Amino acid sequence: MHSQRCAATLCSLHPQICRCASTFSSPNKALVQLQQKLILRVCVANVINNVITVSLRKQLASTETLYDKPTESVSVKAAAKIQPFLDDGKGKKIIRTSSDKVIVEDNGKEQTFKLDYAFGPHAKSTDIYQDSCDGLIKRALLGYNITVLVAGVSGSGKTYLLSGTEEEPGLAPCIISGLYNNINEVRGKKEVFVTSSFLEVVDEKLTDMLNPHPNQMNIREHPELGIYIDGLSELVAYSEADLLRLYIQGNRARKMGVKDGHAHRSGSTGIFYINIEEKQAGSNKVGLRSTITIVDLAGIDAYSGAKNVVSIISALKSGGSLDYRNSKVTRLLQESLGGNAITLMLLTLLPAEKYCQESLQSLQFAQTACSVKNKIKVNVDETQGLISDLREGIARLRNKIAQSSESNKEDVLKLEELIKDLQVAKKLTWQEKEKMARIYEEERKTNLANKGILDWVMDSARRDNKEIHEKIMLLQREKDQLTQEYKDKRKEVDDMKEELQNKIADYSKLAESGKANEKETKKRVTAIHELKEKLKRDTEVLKSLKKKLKDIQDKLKEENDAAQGITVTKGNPELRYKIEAEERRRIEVENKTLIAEELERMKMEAEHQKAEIQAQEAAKLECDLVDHKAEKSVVALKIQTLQQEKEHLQSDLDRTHKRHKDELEIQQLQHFQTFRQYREQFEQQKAILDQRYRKLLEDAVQDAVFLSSRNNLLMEESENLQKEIGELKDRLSVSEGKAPAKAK
Ligand SMILES: Nc1ncnc2c1ncn2[C@@H]1O[C@H](COP(=O)(O)OP(=O)(O)OP(=O)(O)O)[C@@H](O)[C@H]1O
Repeated sequence: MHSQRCAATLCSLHPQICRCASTFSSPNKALVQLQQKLILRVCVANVINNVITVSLRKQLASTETLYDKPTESVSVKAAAKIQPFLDDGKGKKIIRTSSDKVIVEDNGKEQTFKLDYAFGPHAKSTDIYQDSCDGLIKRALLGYNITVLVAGVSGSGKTYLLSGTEEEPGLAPCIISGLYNNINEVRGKKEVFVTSSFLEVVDEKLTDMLNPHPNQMNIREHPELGIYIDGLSELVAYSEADLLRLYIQGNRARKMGVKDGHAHRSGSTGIFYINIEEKQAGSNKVGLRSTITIVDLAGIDAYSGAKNVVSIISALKSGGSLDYRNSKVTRLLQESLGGNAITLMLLTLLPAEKYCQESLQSLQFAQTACSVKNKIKVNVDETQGLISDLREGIARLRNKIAQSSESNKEDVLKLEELIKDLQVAKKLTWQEKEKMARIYEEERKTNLANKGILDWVMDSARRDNKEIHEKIMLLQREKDQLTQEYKDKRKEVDDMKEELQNKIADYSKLAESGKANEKETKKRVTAIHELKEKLKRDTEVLKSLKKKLKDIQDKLKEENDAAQGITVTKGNPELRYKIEAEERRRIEVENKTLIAEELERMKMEAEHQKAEIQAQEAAKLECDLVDHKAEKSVVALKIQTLQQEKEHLQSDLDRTHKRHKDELEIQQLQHFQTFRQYREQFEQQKAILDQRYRKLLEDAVQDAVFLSSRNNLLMEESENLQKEIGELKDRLSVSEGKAPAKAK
């Protein structure tokens, strides 16, 4: 049916071929084969090489009359992984799981979401893989496309869930390992060929994470093969270790932000493709092909592309209009959402209360996704069969031409076309893909080295100071980014200065010509002022960028010093010597680069400052001139008004001054009189007091004299009394019969 549809489409373009094909009355194998060849020829003749390859695959896949399996409708599966709760004291844990349910406690009310799987905070990647992915990976080897789409808000741990850590690898390494376990089971019976690509989408731009080339990549679509990316490198993985290495390296490149020097951001979607082709061992005919697509979706809160994914899912549920072309991400996920893929959506959830609303929205999104139906089918790969047919056809034609005595132009042309077809078809062979992959491998080294991240991505840098090395790389990226921003801004400022000078020069000319009217003058002066203000602001931005750049250079230097410190203290003497020598060489190269950079920077700085001074002086003078001319009349009028005001104020001031002076004199007179009165009163009081004092003194002297004589009298009296007491005691002793001497 597919082949008939394709043939019909092509017939409208190529009636000759159509006529030819229609001579066969019933669809038998011969017809199918002929149609294959005719269709292939049309493709080769009509589309550019790259597209031909894919178109050809489509045509090949479309001839499924003999091998086709019916399409099957399957629902998208949804799972949730609750992240570990980090108790920051700001809120409690509100999400828990119960078998395949996620329960959210929202303001004391519980809301339950039933999904296909629910994993708690302690679930290991291996368990998640076993429960939700292993079955899917098995089906990938049966020719079904599989998508594992990790979604959630920014920072909810999507990348962590997929990548994990060195000690505990994430879900993607588990998928890779699971895939190879399954491949190993069929080894001997089947031959399997695995290739891989890694794509990043940021701000609607695509970047090849395995081979960050600068060439444009385009998303294309074929009615049979679906969506493919023209220009994306496909590298061959010969083993589990190879595939894992490609995943890790792509992730490293993504972390480093190969696109534009920005380190990994929330708006980034990473897509890791694993393409599998397999055939019966020894068979050169039909095989199966499938793709496992692992998506680390941008935060569904942060990025319009991811928001568009939400809209597509809602539209798929409600039957609304589907516009996958709204964004690159939705376009790339077209097969996974509503197309030919078995899809598992894995939601990452932060269990803390503060993310309650985001969690509820994400869970509603996942439940909506569960109702999306995909139409899956076994994907057949017939490249080898077609190549044999083409070879047979070529051999037959060659024989015919060789045996024929006259030259048959038509046969020669046919032969040429078949040879071209064969060349195109061969590009789809494993050998040809391996050849291309070797070219990509070489290219990628150059491209990664050009980005300055070859050692880091390939992990060929020394491992002893890996952490510092990673920091240095990130700082270097940031520095490059800032340098670019600084250069761009400086160019903007320079252009602005030039524009300002031109504007001033134009205005001066106009003013000198005397043709400028008031309206025109005002308009131009306003424009000049606005530009001047903008220039001022941008110059400030430029300064702050310069400061940031300086800070980052300092940090970089610190980290470089730290890295050197670590290097020289570790290892045995011989190794240390080697490391030191290597380090010295590296430092020499770096120093050379630094000096060159610094020289260039200083040169640019000097030129910039020179231009700035010149521009400032010229601009200042000319602006002043414009200002003066434009404001002259206003200022003259203002001066006149001010003069009048000054005169009024002066006379007011004189009057006020005179009044104050008079008032002051009166007040002084009044104060003087008051003072005289006080003084007279004081004199009187003083005389009274003197008199009273003298009288008191006289009384005191008299009292003293009297008391003194009185004292003398009392003393005499006391002596007499003592004598009398003595005599009385003597007499008392005598009368008691005691000797007066004894009594004494
Ligand atoms: N289960 C976990 N255990 C420990 N740390 C984790 C876990 N999940 C995430 N993290 C850490 O949380 C941070 C954010 O994780 P990650 O970058 O994976 O989030 P993301 O959802 O991919 O973010 P973005 O939307 O910005 O890409 C990282 O520092 C990561 O190491």
